[in-house]
Amino acid sequence: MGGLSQYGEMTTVYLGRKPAIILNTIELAKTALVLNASSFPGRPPIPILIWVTEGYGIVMATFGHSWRQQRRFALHTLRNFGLGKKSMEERVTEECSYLVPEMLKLEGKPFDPQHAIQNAVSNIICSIMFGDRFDYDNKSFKYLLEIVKENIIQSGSLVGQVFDLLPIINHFPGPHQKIYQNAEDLKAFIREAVKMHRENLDPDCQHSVAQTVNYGGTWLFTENPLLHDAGTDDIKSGLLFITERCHEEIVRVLGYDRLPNMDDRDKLPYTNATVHEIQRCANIVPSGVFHETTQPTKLRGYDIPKGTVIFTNLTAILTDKEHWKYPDTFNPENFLDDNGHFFKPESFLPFSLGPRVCLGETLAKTELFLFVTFLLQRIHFSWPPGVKWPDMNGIVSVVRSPEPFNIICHSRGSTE
Ligand code: HEM
Repeated sequence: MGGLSQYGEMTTVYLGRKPAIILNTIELAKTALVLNASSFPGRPPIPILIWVTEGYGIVMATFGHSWRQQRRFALHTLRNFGLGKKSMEERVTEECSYLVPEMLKLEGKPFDPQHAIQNAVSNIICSIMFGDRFDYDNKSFKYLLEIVKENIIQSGSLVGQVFDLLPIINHFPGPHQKIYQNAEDLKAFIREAVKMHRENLDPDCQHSVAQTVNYGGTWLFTENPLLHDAGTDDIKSGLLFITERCHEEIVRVLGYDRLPNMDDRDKLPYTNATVHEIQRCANIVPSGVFHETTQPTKLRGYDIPKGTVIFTNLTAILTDKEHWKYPDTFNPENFLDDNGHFFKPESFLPFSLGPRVCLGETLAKTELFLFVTFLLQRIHFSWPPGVKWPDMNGIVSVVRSPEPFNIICHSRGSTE
């Protein structure tokens, strides 16, 4: 996808017989998604997603009244339950206090940290939705995280593409039935969790969206696997590119015992730059989430008909040679000025732009900064000796996730 930018700032590709337009630069993405916002906020219908979600959800919802209502409700509810505020930070901080000992359970031995990290990240969204977290050894939650991951990978794979061409196969056996069954299992789990909260409602407690469901009678969080999905694989993928280059700065500013908080970002410019560089290189939504034009429009003088599919080429934007000091290597200096102060280049666009900008941006930023800082403060990470470096291209589907890999953790303390 990144290579398409060699054809200019705007490229046309054919999806079957249908043309789709790729936006390869930040300038063009802004022109389309912000300056021309009313023409570009649609989503093309994706048959496999419509089948498994029954049309509910936000991410792939057609632009219109239902999407607007759901998005407004979700933002409002997340904000009231702490998105971007202290209580959200407290939830993340609390989860870090479980994650660090979990990572150190197998101290000195190689292990794959992906389950622990996925569980930790998912727990934040669960604590907002249900008021509860799940232990890392909870078997049914582990199963749930596995099927969420499987569905994200499968629906962007050949299985999803064949289904999109021939939706009639929903009546026949095949690998697509597993995607459907996984989605049903996830919905059943969420319904059951909400039912339990209805039964055990504590009217004094204001800290769970599930309880809002009781008071407000809305169905959004009970029936919305996509919102649930969005909070898990995305951030987990970003986290797994952690290095330990910031430990020294963190300990110099905070010591080993003071818990990091979001206000520390200004005092930890190198760590903050590293967290942003992790996100730039992880590039977990490489082609953005596709848009569709909702009316005939013009872009750079070209006529674009209603119903044209639009890709924001985030890979090209996040590695644009005109905008990045070190486009092709992992280097936190991309986010540091000559005086070592943090700055954010305009082309840092992992969450996209415009009316469909990522709804979880603030939550994601809070989790990324706090998880990374906590772990690097307390744990020394190393690769098992003699083991091949994993393929950093990862597994590419709608989102990009890391290949399975092992690391070794050692506790760091004031005795170092
Ligand atoms: C590092 C983490 C994340 C990244 C890089 C990311 C990135 C993105 C991107 C690129 C889009 C597409 C925007 C567009 O259509 O132009 C998106 C949409 C979305 N994201 Fe995220 N996201 C992350 C985390 C989250 C989290 C934690 C949540 C949930 C709380 C979330 C919820 C959503 C939703 C609901 C949409 C669809 C918005 C709409 O269509 O109106 N995301 N995200």
